[in-house]
Amino acid sequence: MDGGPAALVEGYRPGSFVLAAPGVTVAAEGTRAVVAETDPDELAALVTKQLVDTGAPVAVGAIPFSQDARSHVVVPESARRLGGVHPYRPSLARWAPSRPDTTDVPDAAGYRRAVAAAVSALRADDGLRKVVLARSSRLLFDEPVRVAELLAGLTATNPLGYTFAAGLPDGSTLLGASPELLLERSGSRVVSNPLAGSLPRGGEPSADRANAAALLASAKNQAEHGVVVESVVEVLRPFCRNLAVEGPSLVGTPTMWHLSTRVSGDLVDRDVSSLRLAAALHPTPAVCGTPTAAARAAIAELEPFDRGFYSGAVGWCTADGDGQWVLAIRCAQVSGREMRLFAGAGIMPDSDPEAELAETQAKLRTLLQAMGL
Ligand SMILES: C=C(O[C@H]1C=CC=C(C(=O)O)[C@@H]1O)C(=O)O
Repeated sequence: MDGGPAALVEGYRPGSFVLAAPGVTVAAEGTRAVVAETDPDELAALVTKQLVDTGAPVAVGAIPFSQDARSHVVVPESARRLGGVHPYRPSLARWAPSRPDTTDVPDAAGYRRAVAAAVSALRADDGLRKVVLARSSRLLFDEPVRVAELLAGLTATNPLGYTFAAGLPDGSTLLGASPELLLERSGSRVVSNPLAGSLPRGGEPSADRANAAALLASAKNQAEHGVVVESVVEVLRPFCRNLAVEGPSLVGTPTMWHLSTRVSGDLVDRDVSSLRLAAALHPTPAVCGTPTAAARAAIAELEPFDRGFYSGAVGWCTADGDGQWVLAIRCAQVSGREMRLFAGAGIMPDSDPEAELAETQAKLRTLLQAMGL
């Protein structure tokens, strides 16, 4: 292992932070200050103040899904920013644990029921247009999870993804390989890359191509995608002097096909930080639904667990406001021998509970495959 970006991934220690994106890898250790806030504007303002006061180059951390839960954004003691990690050949052996005890919350039948209830609410025409319903899977291993090895495996198998690990306030680690860029700011340039509308990859090349074509042709998935793009454009427009919307096109992860649109523009005011923009966008309908308040209420009613930092955002921000924030999806929360995996799917009025269950199962495979399970 050299001292390059691969070393930042493979040298990960629980409690610290790393985000390895296609073009840049940021890692940070130690804690000078923590900003634990619920209000999005306060959060961004406090983080900028902390960065200016301490002279630290970057703040790193995570925003939870719930608007009532506090952020965990850390001004670290030390940080490094290097180029992209790919092409990446891990020098750590893959962690290949023996099969864990698994408990799904909700179980398959419970998830189908929740989707059916969401479909009824969406068809009732009381304003709800889309809701994202998630499920979680608790794995208990017979040894502590080897976080650095798992991270290396995730990075190797997701060359186009954003691999991350972030220490959380309770001592656990949130780690994953997100395909979705919430917001990146570099100078006055901002980019968001909403994904929504998905089908699992097919095993055989012909089945795989058929799934890709079916996704592009699917009115349900195009509508599900359109709702997200609409919301991202609406939030970014007041901040930008121009906005370009390119898509939808297809992107593939090792387990999923997604519809993808790139939204980019130039800021009117360069004092608006990447964290302020990310917090304004959060939660997009890719993780919550639309309208936001009604979707949050449906999630609270239909999901039998607390999302915590899953479906929030993970990223970093510099004192001058540049930074990168990705959706905390295709991820798990790890503590000792326990891992809680999460996956959600966008539910529309014409959703089929069985297909949404299969979609969440394919999304869970991002982590399961990295462990050889
Ligand atoms: C909520 C998740 O994915 C979102 C991101 C991309 C595609 C999605 C979909 O097609 O449903 C979801 O909106 C997740 O992976 O847990």
